[in-house]
Amino acid sequence: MKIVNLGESNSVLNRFVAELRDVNIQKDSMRFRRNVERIGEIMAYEISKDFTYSLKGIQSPLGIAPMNTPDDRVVISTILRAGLPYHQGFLSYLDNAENAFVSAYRKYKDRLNFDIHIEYIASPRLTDKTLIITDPMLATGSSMELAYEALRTKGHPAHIHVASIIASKQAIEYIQRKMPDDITTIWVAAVDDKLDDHSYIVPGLGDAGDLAYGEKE
Ligand SMILES: O=P(O)(O)OC[C@H]1O[C@H](OP(=O)(O)OP(=O)(O)O)[C@H](O)[C@@H]1O
Ligand SMILES: O=c1cc[nH]c(=O)[nH]1
Ligand SMILES: [Mg+2]
Repeated sequence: MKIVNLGESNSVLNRFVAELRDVNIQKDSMRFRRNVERIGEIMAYEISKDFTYSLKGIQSPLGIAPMNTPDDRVVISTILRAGLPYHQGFLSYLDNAENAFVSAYRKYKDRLNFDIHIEYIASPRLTDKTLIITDPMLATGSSMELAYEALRTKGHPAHIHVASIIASKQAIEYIQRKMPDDITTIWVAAVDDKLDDHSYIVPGLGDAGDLAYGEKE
């Protein structure tokens, strides 16, 4: 499985990720959402380099311009809630993509243990399409795996891009075991070493959904 860590090379992307993590900046929820969105825009651009292109003749007012443009039929899929601004960033660049939404939340059995519940899915047919599953955080990897299982009921994509901002090492290993090796690529902006007792990424950034949209009851 191909894994691309865009944070390994220096770019302004790293400043956006640093601002998401920074306790003195992340509480500005509008800036937090916009930084997630901007990272989505950058990742959409990077992932688009892996699409299939063909030469077309584009009629301009003065002649025909030969242009290589992408042929992939893209579906951008997002896991609620924290995925929403990320999704919007992808959609800014992949503006004619179809869209899918899956809900996933942690239902706690006690203070430390939880199951992930998927209760909502809205998706077009996925067969032979390029599926991008976006979620800013990959902690245990379970939400991504279960979202993928739910999306699989909508057909078999030709290629799957798992796009995340911060992933734990554990989650990357988990996704490598659980998702089809030959057609999946994982894209991240940072990989962190650890999870805490509550399965939050350390150092991570905290709770992405709460930082973007406020705390839940
Ligand atoms: O890899 P995992 O261990 O499954 O954790 C990652 C999930 O946690 C976050 O969502 P959360 O459940 O906090 O929901 P929210 O976006 O509504 O806050 C995040 O957006 C992922 O979906
Ligand atoms: O570190 C984590 C883990 C789950 N959800 C988050 O938003 N952050
Ligand atoms: Mg959350």
